[in-house]
Amino acid sequence: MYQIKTFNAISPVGLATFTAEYQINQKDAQPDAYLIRSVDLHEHDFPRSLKAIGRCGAGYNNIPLERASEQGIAVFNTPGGNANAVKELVLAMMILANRQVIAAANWTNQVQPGADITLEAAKSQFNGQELLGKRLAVIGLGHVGSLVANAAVNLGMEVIGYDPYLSADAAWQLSREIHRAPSLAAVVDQADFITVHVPKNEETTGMIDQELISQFKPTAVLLNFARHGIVDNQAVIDALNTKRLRWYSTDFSDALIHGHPRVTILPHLGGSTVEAEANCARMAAKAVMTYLTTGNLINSVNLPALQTPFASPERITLIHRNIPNMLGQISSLIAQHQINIENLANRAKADFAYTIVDVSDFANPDQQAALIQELAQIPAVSRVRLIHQPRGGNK
Ligand SMILES: NC(=O)c1ccc[n+]([C@@H]2O[C@H](COP(=O)([O-])OP(=O)(O)OC[C@H]3O[C@@H](n4cnc5c(N)ncnc54)[C@H](O)[C@@H]3O)[C@@H](O)[C@H]2O)c1
Ligand SMILES: O=C(O)CC[C@@H](O)C(=O)O
Repeated sequence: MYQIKTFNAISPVGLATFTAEYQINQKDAQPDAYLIRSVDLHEHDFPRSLKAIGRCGAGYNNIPLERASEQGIAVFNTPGGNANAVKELVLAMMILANRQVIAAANWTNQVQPGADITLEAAKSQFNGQELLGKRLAVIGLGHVGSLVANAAVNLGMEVIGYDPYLSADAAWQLSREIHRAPSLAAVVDQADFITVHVPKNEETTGMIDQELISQFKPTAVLLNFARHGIVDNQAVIDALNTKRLRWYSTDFSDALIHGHPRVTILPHLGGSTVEAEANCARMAAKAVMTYLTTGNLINSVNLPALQTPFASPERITLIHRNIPNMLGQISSLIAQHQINIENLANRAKADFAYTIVDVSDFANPDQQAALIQELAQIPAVSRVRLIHQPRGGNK
């Protein structure tokens, strides 16, 4: 029985994905895996039993990836699982900003009951603009950015995108009508709306700063449904207060922007739909179950993608540093035990690597335990697992 520990409210549809071999609870001190949403794990001590973390969502800046790899924990996310939910909210926020919807509804609520609210003199203060023909800059054209960009093209907007790391798969998803900008300065130039959809990391923290905002049209609307800290909120407030920015819509609050009359703040709602939460929980549960039962890695963010069919009754998997002679050390220890390697697969991702060895001729459980212990003692190996071929065979 595998133990799965949850921290946040996880969609019941996703939890139902776990089969009878998995027990889900919030307290187990010896969990095999965590299933989480946005809980911050940077100050959290991982128990030695923990082998996997499934992040039900796209962003994983709440997880200390380097430390997880060092402790032999595979981390998974759910690429695209909530992208449509974010796209719909971003489109809604562009319309809300352009049509003064929130201000108008608030005004209607506070007039005398029965007053004629349709009088031109009163309602003209809420005159809006249309999206049709306006220019939208999309920074980051991955799962969310590409959906926002394509939907905006379909709404008749002129769309320009910036993504220096655009994957071939992501490029295939983009409408041909989307122009590609060579730089951040070029993408924001003359844009009526600027929306960011990049991961939060060292490079993107503060990427929308005072200098970039000074190049916006003063009538521009800025949207941040990616992460807090990608936009410099002090620069936003300065620009709003000096009429160099018209509106800021975001999913992330702080004391600087809280309560500003030209800022709309939502409580991190981008991925909060029934459908997105179910998609993400289902994807994370599947990735975790696959890893625990077969050792195959799908959608890992700290380890390489690696999937091989079971070639023998037993499989040894190792998470280790990406340094010379690891495979030599692993295979020579296996050979010393007179165990045959049926298949060996290895792949690296940055500083860490993952190795799958399918073996036959294991004499007995004592020999298995001895070999696993010796492999675990190789310096630079952070986790060794022995996995028996799942019932149902060669997966
Ligand atoms: N508000 C929410 O609830 C919510 C929901 C989903 C995602 N997000 C956030 O949005 C981010 C994007 O989500 P996604 O699913 O599209 O991720 P993704 O990984 O599919 O796409 C990110 C894109 O950003 C690009 N990129 C990276 N660095 C860049 C840079 N310096 N300049 C320009 N482009 C850059 C990448 O090449 C990639 O195409 C996530 O990392 C997460 O932080 C928030
Ligand atoms: O878990 C959530 O509700 C938000 C997830 C979202 O921020 C993401 O990065 O996918």
